Amino acid sequence: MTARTNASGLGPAALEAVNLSKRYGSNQALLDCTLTIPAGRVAALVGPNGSGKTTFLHLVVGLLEPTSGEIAVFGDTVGRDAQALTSVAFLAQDKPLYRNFRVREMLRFGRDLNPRWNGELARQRLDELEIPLDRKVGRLSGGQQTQVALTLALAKQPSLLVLDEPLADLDPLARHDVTRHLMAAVAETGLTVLLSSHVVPDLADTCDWLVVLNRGRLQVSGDIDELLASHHLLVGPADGADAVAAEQQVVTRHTVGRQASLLVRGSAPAAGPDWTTRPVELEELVLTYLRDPAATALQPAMCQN
Ligand SMILES: Nc1ncnc2c1ncn2[C@@H]1O[C@H](COP(=O)(O)OP(=O)(O)OP(=O)(O)O)[C@@H](O)[C@H]1O
Repeated sequence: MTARTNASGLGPAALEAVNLSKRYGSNQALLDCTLTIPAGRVAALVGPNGSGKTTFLHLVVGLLEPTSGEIAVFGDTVGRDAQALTSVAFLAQDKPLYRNFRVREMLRFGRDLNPRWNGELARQRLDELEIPLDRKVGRLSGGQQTQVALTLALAKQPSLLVLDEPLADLDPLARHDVTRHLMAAVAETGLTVLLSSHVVPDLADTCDWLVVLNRGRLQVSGDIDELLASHHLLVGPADGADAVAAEQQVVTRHTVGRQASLLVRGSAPAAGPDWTTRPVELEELVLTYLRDPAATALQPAMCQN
């Protein structure tokens, strides 16, 4: 695969998928996904249950082979170039911890399996988190277990960290702690993160890139600030909606009673005195796209729908 450079032009993108598809028997889990995630980003992968998120992540980390298409990590094609996965760490949905092992034993295990292992970093991180090394993993809280699993992943010193729903099953405080520590690690190391999550409100402060999958198709892939700046919600009388829609690039349109809401693309469009225009929040943007699987924020060349 010819690697696209990232925005700075200094190196290959962290992740590049081209026409990536995966079928399980007759079940098309992922179809023709083409996207690029620049290096140094914290990318959120969101989508409803069964939309193909885990399938996509497993393709990224080489646990699955694509039915067609390719995926490259820092320019190396997964499944073809041996070095493609040497700089990738993966935290699976069911955190890969042994409940009967003590935390110290998990660290030893990590050290023995990983040539780039940084034991000092792991111990320091667990010390800051006040997680005792002699405690059995099964005796830790859910949030602490996530922190241990995240510490093991970070100690591998990856360039790309892939996390499948790291925030699932955590209470709001634990979610906040996990994302805060993840952000600190990103700031310190500049690594690229790709994480799937259903907890969209938490992602606004954490992530700067958004990927939306819906029914196995890519709907959105882009810089979150740019996506928010280029979408607006127009609210006004339903009987004037056709005329407004004819002038705008409408993503989705909903009518409740006499009121119409149009999600449009473009910078602060003027729709007339009866209409209000307002920016959208990340969660609203995501939910609007998810409600309408045919809508897409992709450029025509990237859109395979
Ligand atoms: N091993 C498998 N065999 C057959 N079908 C599968 C397999 N794994 C996943 N699927 C199907 O592929 C589709 C995508 O599943 P996937 O787990 O990737 O979705 P997801 O977005 O991660 O879902 P969730 O949010 O519920 O974790 C679903 O229809 C699922 O039933």
